[in-house]
This record gives sequence, C-alpha cells and structure tokens, in this order.
Amino acid sequence: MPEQGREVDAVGGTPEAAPPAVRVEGLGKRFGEQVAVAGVDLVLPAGRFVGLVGPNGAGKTTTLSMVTGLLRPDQGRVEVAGHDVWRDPAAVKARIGVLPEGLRLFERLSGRELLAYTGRLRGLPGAEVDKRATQLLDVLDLAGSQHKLVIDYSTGMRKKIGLAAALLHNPEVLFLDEPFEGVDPVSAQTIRGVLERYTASGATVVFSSHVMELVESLCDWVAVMAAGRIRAHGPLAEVRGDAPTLQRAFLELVGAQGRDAGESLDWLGGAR
Ligand SMILES: Nc1ncnc2c1ncn2[C@@H]1O[C@H](COP(=O)(O)OP(=O)(O)OP(=O)(O)O)[C@@H](O)[C@H]1O
Repeated sequence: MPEQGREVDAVGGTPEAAPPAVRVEGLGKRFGEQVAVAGVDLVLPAGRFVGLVGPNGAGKTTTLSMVTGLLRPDQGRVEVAGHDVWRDPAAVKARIGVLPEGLRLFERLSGRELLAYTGRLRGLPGAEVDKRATQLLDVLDLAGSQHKLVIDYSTGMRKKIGLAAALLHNPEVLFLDEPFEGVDPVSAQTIRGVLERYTASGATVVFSSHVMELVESLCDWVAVMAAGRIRAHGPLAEVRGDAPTLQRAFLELVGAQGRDAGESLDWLGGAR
C-alpha cells in the first residue's frame, strides 16, 4: 500500500486468537472540500501503549472520533476489541474508555458526583463505584477537590477527572486525545503511573500527542499520521529506525526537515 506509507511491522506477535485492540480499514472522512482522513488502514495490537502522532491538522482527532464512535465515517470500517464500532456500538462502548479533545463534562456536578453518575451509567453496583471513585480521586490527587463543582476545576484537574471517569469501568481499550495537555509535571507523572499500571495488566492505551519525548518514553507502538494518512506504524524502535530520536524520525516522515524556521520574518526582533 504505497499511499499508506511504510508499514514497519505486522501485528507484533499478538496471538491469532486475541483480536487486535483496533482494526481500521479504508477509513475516510471529509468536511466539505477538506479531506480530514484519506483512507486509513491500521491494526493496533492489544496490550500496547500506542502513540498517535502527527502535525496540526493531520487528522488524529477525526480518526480517534471515528474509532470511538463519536463521528460517523464517510467510508471504511472500524473494529475495537473484535466488535464493529458502527454495527455493535453497545458492545464497543462497554469495552472502551474515552478522554476526548475539548472534553465536555457535567459542569454542575462535583468531581465525586460525576464519578458516581458515570459509574452508575456504566451499570456498576453503587458500592463498587464508591470504592473505585475514592481510589481514583486519591491516586489522581483530586481527593481535596472532590466536592468542588467541575466548572470550577482547572484545565489539568478536568483532564484528571475525565481520565478517572474513563477508567472507572476498567475498559479494555482507553483512548486519550492529548491527555497531558495543560497537566502539571507532578500530575503528568501520576497519570503516567496510572496508565503504565493499566497497560501492564494487558489493557491497551491509544493516545494522541504532539510531545515526541513523551511518546518516546511511554509508548511501545507508534502510528505517525500526516495529511490524513498513516505514514508509518509499528513498534517504536522500528518507526524510529536509524534516527537518533523519534522527533527526528517524525520530522523526516512528515517531510518537515529543513523547513524555513522563520528566516522570512526579517522584521521580527532586532533593533527598532
Ligand atoms: N468539524 C470540522 N469541520 C470542518 N473541518 C474539520 C472539522 N474537524 C476537523 N476538520 C479539518 O480536518 C483536518 C484534520 O483535523 P483534526 O482535528 O483531525 O487534526 P489533528 O491531527 O487532530 O490536529 P491537531 O493536532 O491540531 O489537534 C483539519 O484540516 C481540520 O481543519
């Protein structure tokens, strides 16, 4: 598939019996004249920490929205944990947790109430919801703010309560759009710990990010997207190839090496 760019590995040793966490075939979406996703084929094996990276406007959010059942594709199909997202949405939604971009929460609930409500919507028994909510609030350092209304939360606190809500039912696959944006370094470290523990238990995390160092240090599987297409995907080491860092490999893959870094802004800076 030359138009899909280089596929650097097969499914990475996942046993035949276990369905991949995500299987995407011929996925496409356009908004008027703008092609946001231009026919993506992608297989993400289960149990991995997957990073979806790409420049602004590459189509990451549109892809994640279609994969998680939030946006209907124009073409193609998506399976998550072996279930078709658009034919069997209830089965998929029971198995996934989502932290979308521009997270919309029930603003007039407190953090604790939001988790109680989410847990009950997920069909968990009340006592179990309370137990898990207490643990998540504690681990994510939100216990002190649990009775504050969500509308009064900071950006980072909103990410953390959104993450707690997405994890509450212990999903098989967790999708996170820019989970570390607006999160302070201490909280980022906490979130990392939670996610590492979660994937170590066999679950899958798929997250989008612009921060290559973060992706390099967290992920064992990477998909690089540009202009609506997958440029490369596979184990981190293979996508990085001979490049010294993922950042360098990324710049080469998306064709941004040597781009004019502001030389044309001859009026900027200097003496007035
Ligand atoms: N609702 C929409 N209406 C019109 N165009 C859209 C819409 N959503 C996305 N697009 C366009 O589709 C393309 C892909 O956008 P998308 O948000 O998926 O990119 P992204 O990789 O998530 O970018 P970023 O890293 O900046 O968040 C862009 O050109 C964007 O302008």
